[in-house]
Amino acid sequence: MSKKGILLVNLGTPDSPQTPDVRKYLNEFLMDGRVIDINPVLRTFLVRGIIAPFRSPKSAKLYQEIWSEENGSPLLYYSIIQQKLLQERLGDEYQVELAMRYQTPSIEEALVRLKDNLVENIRVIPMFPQYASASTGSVMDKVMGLVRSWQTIPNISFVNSFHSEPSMIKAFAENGKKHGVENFDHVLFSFHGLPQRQLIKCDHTGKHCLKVDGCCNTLTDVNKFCYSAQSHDTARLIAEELGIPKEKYTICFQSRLGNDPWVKPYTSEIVADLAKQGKKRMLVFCPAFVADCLETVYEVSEEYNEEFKALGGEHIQLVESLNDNPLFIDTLEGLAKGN
Ligand SMILES: C=CC1=C(C)c2cc3[nH]c(cc4nc(cc5[nH]c(cc1n2)c(C)c5CCC(=O)O)C(CCC(=O)O)=C4C)c(C)c3C=C
Ligand SMILES: [Fe+2]
Ligand SMILES: [Fe+2]
Repeated sequence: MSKKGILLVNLGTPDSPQTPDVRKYLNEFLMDGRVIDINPVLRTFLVRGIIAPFRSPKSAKLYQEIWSEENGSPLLYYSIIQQKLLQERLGDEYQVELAMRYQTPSIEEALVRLKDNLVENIRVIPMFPQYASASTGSVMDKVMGLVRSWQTIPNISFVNSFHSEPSMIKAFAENGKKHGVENFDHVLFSFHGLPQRQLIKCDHTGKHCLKVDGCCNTLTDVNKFCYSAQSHDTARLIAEELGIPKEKYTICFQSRLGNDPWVKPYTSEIVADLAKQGKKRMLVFCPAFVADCLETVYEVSEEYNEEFKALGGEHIQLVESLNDNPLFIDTLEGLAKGN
């Protein structure tokens, strides 16, 4: 009997932490019209002429900080573990493939492996809990672009988002509990940032996101596809699971690039404000990521920690990502089976 195909797709990482590979990665990533969603001529000028050449050597140094000699990039390392654990969980009835949206392992090769094995259907799981056009949308776009040239297009389905999956919420909460939430003055839920215009473009009513006060603080039918609203919902659910009162946590957005306004509040500003308020110890969840990566291991654990300490804080503790947490493999199993 033919197998069912599962394709896990995460964002991608450079092939090595050396400047030429980081430049190649940034060029592919940032030339994606869903990531830098501006006029293509301007995007080419900005990315190829300014961002990639100037950022690559700096980013390469950061990647060298998090790169393990044995395991390479944490993002790829944990993604491979997740693939193996899911394959074990699902058994022989399924073929689980892993790909990265940018660089390697490629989506194209993973799809060909599924095609060569004559899988019955393909379920694509973009590994981003909250939907954004720049992440989930881009994976969907790429997969559809590749299969459109096939003579036989299989039954193919996509997971759009899983921001409120109970087992994933429990997995984040379990990881947080290991640090003892009561040992911290404040908790941050720091999500990857997004240019504000991308939120506005995803607002099908054209009247809600960033137009109504507190537009995205609560998830409703009107904003159910909004990245910010889904992020708020994930944070609320983790906080409820851990019994963290509203006044003890803040939702914020990190990793801003460029000068355009991004979704607010910015994590860097919140970290500075809390330090000035006299908070000493902070626990930080990063629930936009299902595997540790540059944005968690370096940006939060190193960069924000240093900034916090320079302003009088004592310590920022990162809650490790879902990585190999069995509860998260439960989540993936449910998504794979379409529960
Ligand atoms: C316009 C720029 C960017 C948008 C929009 C964006 C959205 C976005 N990204 C992720 C997940 C990850 N991003 C990572 C790194 C990263 N992101 C950007 C820019 C945008 N991201 C850059 C330039 C980088 C590279 C790092 C750097 O040079 O500072 C990563 C980490 C990859 C790794 O190898 O560890 C992840 C994961 C999401 C989910 C998202 C939309 C919501
Ligand atoms: Fe990013
Ligand atoms: Fe919104």
